[in-house]
Amino acid sequence: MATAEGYDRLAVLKEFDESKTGVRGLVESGVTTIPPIFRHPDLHPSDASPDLSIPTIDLSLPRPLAVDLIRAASRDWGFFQITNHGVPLPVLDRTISAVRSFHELPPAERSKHYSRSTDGGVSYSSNVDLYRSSAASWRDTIQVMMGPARAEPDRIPAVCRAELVAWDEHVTGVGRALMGMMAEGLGLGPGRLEEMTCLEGRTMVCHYYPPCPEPDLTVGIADHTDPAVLTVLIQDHIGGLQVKRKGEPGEAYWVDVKPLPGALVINVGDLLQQMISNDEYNSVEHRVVANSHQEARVSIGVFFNPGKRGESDFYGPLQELVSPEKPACYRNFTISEFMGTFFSKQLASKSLIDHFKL
Ligand SMILES: O=C(O)CCC(=O)C(=O)O
Ligand SMILES: [Fe+2]
Repeated sequence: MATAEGYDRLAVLKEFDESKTGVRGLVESGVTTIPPIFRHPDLHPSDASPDLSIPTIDLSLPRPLAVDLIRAASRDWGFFQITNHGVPLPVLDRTISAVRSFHELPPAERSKHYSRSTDGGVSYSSNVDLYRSSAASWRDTIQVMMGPARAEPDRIPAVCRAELVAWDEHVTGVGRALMGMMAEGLGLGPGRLEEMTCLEGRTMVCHYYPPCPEPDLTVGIADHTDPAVLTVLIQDHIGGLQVKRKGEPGEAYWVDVKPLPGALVINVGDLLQQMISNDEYNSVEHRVVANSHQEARVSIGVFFNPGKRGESDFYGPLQELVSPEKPACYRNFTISEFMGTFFSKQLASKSLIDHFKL
């Protein structure tokens, strides 16, 4: 059935999905233009402000100072990079290389893993919202659940298995340290978020952004906020991640997250803004521009979420942060309601936070 675009979009999406080799497969087949399903009709130029950077925070600073800087960055930017976090550079490099090796397996090997189903905790596909979004993005992803139920290690492709399992250990340590400092920044005890099980739910998204022949016509990942408490991300040296910065009322511009060897990128997710901080911290929109380099870009994000997800486990602004002067900005909700709302929308939708706003 032809649609307004003049072709049967659903059939083309299916054909692409059923190739089971992702965007990387298109590039391997030698495309010199992007297929129409990837065209973002109202894409604005991706010029970022070259003089601006998100804050970089040295975790070896005295703790009260680091906590102050983290609080300010979490309020003001929603994004920052951290250095001296204790994870050695070779560990980051090994993890990135392993993910690159997976995505660069020969098509016949890679396609054996291709599936949108998250049963078993591992899924490899292109565009989590392929069938929900109005335009696809130039990116493939292998996603691994690390908690509360962890994927069976056998299900993780052998080329990156050991590295991803090792990264989960390291990133959990980093997440614990950060959540401690972010809680302190809100005037809470350092264990408050961990007690709420916020370290237990961990989803690892291992992205691959192949070189794009027409990078001005599409994106690597559309603008979105993360449906998480906190995200910890490693990126290689290519760059392309941008954060939205509000200027004068009604104005906004993009700021590049410049790759810093050894640094980790941290951002506040929707759940930290809503269910915990009552708008003290900000979950900020970000995107990745389509890759205009010759080399593919790799990034690995870990979303931390509450592990306790029962139908009677309600989340909403913490009582300690609600007062007559600062009433709750959000209603309470369960994690299944929250995730159900997320998975019913396209990634670029900005209405997840609004859905729970009072
Ligand atoms: O690849 C990146 O740098 C960012 C990915 C991202 O924003 C996400 O997975 O939510
Ligand atoms: Fe994100």
